[in-house]
Amino acid sequence: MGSVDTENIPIVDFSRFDTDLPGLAQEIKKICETWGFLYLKNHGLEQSQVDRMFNISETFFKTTPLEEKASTPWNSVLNAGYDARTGTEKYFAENGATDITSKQDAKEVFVIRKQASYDQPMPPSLRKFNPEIQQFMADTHQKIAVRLLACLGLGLGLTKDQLPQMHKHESPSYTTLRLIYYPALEQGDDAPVRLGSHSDQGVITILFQNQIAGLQVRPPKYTGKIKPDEKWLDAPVIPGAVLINIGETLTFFSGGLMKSTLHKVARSPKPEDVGKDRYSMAYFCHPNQDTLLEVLEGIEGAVKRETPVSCVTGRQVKTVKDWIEHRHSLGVWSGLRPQALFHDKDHRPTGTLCHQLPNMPPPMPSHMMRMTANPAKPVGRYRPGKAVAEQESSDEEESEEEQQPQPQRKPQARAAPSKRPQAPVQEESEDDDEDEDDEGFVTDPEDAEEPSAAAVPQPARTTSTTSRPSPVKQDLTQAGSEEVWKQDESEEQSEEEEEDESSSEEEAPQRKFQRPTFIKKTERKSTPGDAAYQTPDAEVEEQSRRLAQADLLIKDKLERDVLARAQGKKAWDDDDDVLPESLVDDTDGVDPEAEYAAWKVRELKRLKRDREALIAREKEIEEIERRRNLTAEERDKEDKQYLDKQREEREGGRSEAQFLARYHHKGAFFQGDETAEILKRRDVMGARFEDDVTDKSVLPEYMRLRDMTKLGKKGRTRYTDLKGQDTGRFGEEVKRWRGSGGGPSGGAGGDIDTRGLDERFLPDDQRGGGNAGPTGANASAVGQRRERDSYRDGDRGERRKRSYSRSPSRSRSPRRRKRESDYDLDRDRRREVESR
Ligand SMILES: O=C(O)CCC(=O)C(=O)O
Ligand SMILES: [Fe+2]
Repeated sequence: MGSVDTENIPIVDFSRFDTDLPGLAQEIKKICETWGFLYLKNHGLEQSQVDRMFNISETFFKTTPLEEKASTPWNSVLNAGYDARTGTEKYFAENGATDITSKQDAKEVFVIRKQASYDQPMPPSLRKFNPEIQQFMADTHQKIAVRLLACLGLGLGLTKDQLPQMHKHESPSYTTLRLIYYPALEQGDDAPVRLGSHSDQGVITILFQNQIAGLQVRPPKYTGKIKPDEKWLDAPVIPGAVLINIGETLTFFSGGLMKSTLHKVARSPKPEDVGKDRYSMAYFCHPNQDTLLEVLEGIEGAVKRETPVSCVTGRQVKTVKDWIEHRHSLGVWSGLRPQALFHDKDHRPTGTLCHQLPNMPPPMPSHMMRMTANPAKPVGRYRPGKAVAEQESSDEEESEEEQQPQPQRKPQARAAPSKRPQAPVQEESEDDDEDEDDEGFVTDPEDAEEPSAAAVPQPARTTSTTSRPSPVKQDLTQAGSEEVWKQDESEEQSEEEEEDESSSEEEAPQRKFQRPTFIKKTERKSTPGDAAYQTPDAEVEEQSRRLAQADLLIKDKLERDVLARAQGKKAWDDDDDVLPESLVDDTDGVDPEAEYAAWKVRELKRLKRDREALIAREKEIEEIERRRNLTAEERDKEDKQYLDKQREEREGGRSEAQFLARYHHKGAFFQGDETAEILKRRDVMGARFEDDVTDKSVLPEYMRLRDMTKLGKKGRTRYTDLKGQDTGRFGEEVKRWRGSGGGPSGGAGGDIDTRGLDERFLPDDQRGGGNAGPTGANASAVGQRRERDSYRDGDRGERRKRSYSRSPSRSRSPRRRKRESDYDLDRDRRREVESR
């Protein structure tokens, strides 16, 4: 083929795949080196399939209530779900992007993972279409992506199968289909951009657009930082064709040969499109997620580079998964934007991620490390009138600023210098530039400019677009979470700085900031000038000392727990206030992987909470808005209905509550049905012998015991119960002892010989030899009370009368004397009985 048209995005006939594969592969390679964009016609996918997907997308976005859509919110880790995004201006700001998105910037997306990666939750209104969506993804993959990858591989000098093997549809990956909906702009919203300038992250993107255009692509003639006068190309919607673009991952794989080009979504240039909704679908094809991120062997002209350490995760970017994690980790407002992998003078990513410079400031506090593109702002961010960590601009930059005076800039009031002595970052940057030449690595010092761009006062227009403190607004700052991230800056940095036009939005001068970076604890170093500076040896020592200390603390805690247990204390409950402060968890850095994972989980939870709060707030605002739009009568009517409903519910609820309170009290011993059933079946007592004998009369009398445990025991009683005993007729038994009849009767019984028998053993009616009356201890009759002599109470000097039943002198009492003689009688009788 001849040279590539640099004025229009080339259109490639994909039907040549079967007839002229080598020629097709070469053509596509050249286009991707030049444009990074191309149209594919005759791609093999039925237009009806594409139309059907647009129908599904439209139905979903337009008919699903916001609440339902928001029930499965997008998150940066899973990269799946719904998001409503605004605020995409300033993506890639350090690349010169000054895009101002719409005031409302209403834009909704739903990101769908392929099922092999993640069977994601979906609102029911979309879930029902998921089989079709999955099928569409599979077809797009097989018919377009795989064949295109084969071409790209061949073009690069690889085998036909190499790239397809790295992108298997059945393997987990970050591949997604993103449904995008750009509602027609409201009247008066004349912002030109709907989605800010960016490059995509994956290997290839296959873009489907409905009839409404809007995509703009940066033509190949522009390189370096975006300049204000650049004219980007409107990418027309070509019926039956799909638009392909190269992502950053392929730029890296190809050693910088394949270009991931900046693009954005603006308003459609056609007047007839005004007031119309726009829909697009982007199929972002990523490699199998465990694929190593490295420049592929055998590509001629590729610049081989090592993958860098991510400033976000603190780990080397080894796999494509690490890469996407890095790209998804931080947000545009954090000042910690993840960097694209690789780019060169022509703005093709060729560099590294942000690096861990030995003189980096301490890592950001953990709350600054977000898994989302919606993080909090950095602590050290510039605020007008507040001191910030400042970095001097390079001479070069300053001179450039002089050359290009910025009319909107206010006279510069320097921020107070940071207390912390700044590492010579500028020198670093410059060094890095040099390094890059040598080693092919670049630093991205201009990155440090980014926070300042965000920090400077914004012109009125920008302020108006960002002033509404809408929760949606925050969400929308994440817009590029998957693909809408800025590219890395590289060696052309100084050149770009010279041409930096972003000042049009700035009222204060650019300030250089040192990029805060997350560095693993184990890898942290301080500057030599720092009091905390330690040599590597000292650091190792310190580390092992801390580990030993941690071990000691754990051991100590365990020992004390054991001791406490032994003493019956619940020290192991960890709520024991005896724990000394020394037991505070001091094991940071012992297992960075686990800490990172835990942080991720915490972060996800936080995000979920925030998201829910935002959604709730949104709903509230909507409701307020809705109510505001009602007429007074409508409002009254609605209020009345509401109150009636409330009253009804209250009354219904009360009677039910009363009923329950009265009849459904479970009681202290209540057992649920299940427990009761188990209890019923339980053999509580175990079978006993007598339980088996229903008729005790069949047993020998000896065994007719109530308590069988007493059987054969000394303590057994011969009484089974008192039923058979006449407890009221004591003495009857005596008949049996003495025999009946015969001998002279000694008492009224007549037929019983009671002679010489202790009176107590006689029947009640025969006691006392015919003198019925008390015997034994109660035998002494209570005598007549008599008046006792009064005596004088010496203390009180008054006489008191008392009556006594007994004589003051017991021994002289005639009664007593009588009882003594009774006792003697009894004793005599007893002797008599015993001697028999
Ligand atoms: O909506 C479009 O046409 C383009 C979307 C896009 O570039 C992206 O989502 O990365
Ligand atoms: Fe894109």
